[in-house]
Amino acid sequence: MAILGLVGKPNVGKSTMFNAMTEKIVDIANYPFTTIDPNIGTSYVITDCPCKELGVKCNPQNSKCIDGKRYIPVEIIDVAGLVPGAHEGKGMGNKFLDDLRQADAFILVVDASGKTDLEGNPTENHDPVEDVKFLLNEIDMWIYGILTKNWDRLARRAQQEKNIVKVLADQLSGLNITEEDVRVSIKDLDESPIKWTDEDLLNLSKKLRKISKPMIIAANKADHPDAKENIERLKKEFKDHIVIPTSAEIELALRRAEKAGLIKYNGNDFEIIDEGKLNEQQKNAFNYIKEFLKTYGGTGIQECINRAYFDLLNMIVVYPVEDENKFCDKKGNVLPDAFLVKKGTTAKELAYKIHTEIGEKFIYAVDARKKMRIGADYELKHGDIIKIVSAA
Ligand SMILES: Nc1nc2c(ncn2[C@@H]2O[C@H](COP(=O)(O)OP(=O)(O)OP(=O)(O)O)[C@@H](O)[C@H]2O)c(=O)[nH]1
Repeated sequence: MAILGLVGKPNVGKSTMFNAMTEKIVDIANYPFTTIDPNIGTSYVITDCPCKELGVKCNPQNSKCIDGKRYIPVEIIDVAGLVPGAHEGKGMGNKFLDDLRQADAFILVVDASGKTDLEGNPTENHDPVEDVKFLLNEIDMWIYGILTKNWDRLARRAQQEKNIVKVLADQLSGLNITEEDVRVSIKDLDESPIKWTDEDLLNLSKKLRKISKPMIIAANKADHPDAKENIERLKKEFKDHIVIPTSAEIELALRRAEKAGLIKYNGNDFEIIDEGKLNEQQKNAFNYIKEFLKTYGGTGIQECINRAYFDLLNMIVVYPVEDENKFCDKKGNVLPDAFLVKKGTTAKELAYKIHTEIGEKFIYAVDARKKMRIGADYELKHGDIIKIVSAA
């Protein structure tokens, strides 16, 4: 399962965002490095559950359905704070890079209020565009460092073995970089790696980062009055990235208020359950939050998760069933499982994901909505309900 990493310099609100996403309590304090160990937690990708459209009552097993929305669990990792020079081991550099290895996609959290400097200390008018540039550079330098270790020998070997892609992918395998990533990234370079210049290698590191470490930029603290201008600047500067204004603090407040039974929160807006139970301070806070939600259409937190899986990682949701008429498993659970899979996954590959033996003995599949037989190579579509017929 693809893991989502939260990265950024100290004090931008990663822990708050992590808590908002997972509702797990970790230290939240206004000083750098309250996050010492990476925190791994569970959050949810949310999508429309087919139960509504089909008019059935579902019994989810691997996920949850709330008011016709399917909540599919995903793993989130809160990566330790990052400071400039991390690739050289500064701050908690090596730990940061180790944690980074584990994630498949990233939410790069910046402080859009401009109130923290590059090291995470309080300041005024800091430009978050610099933070994004520095983080991307840290990752580029990290990849470059590993790529160019014993470079001369490596380049000669790649040339002799006439298998540049494999040799480079082996060198980079610890970074979750695949042969396909390497193949795409080197296609404009000279055939002999011994001719590659230092600049070529640096550009190659950048390309590899773009392909293998996709990122969304979360312009956090969007609720701050100084954030608006910085958000616009981030959007303008990083046109090829998804930039989402977020307020981790408001999301956390809303989720906690819902837990406490004060409000009903639907992800974009909320309703106060009993106005009479609120004190003046709470009423003011809710008014302030209402205004924010009106301006931005939401806190951006769920949008970050959903877009990371659907847009960055190109995933879709499919529902395997065993009875194509009742949309249920053997035990009668309707729409029991929701699987996040890569776009382009075939019916047979899905069978393998359910169980190796089911994949090996795959015969055909059925599109349960259309009651139509489909072959092994059928490419699954978002929302498909699929029965696998196998000799297993
Ligand atoms: N206004 C506003 N403040 C926020 C928001 N998110 C976090 N903060 C505040 O920013 C400060 C730092 O938040 P943390 O979540 O501890 O930051 P961090 O990035 O995890 O920091 P380290 O653990 O040091 O790496 C805290 O005072 C939070 O209350 C937000 O969306 N809006």
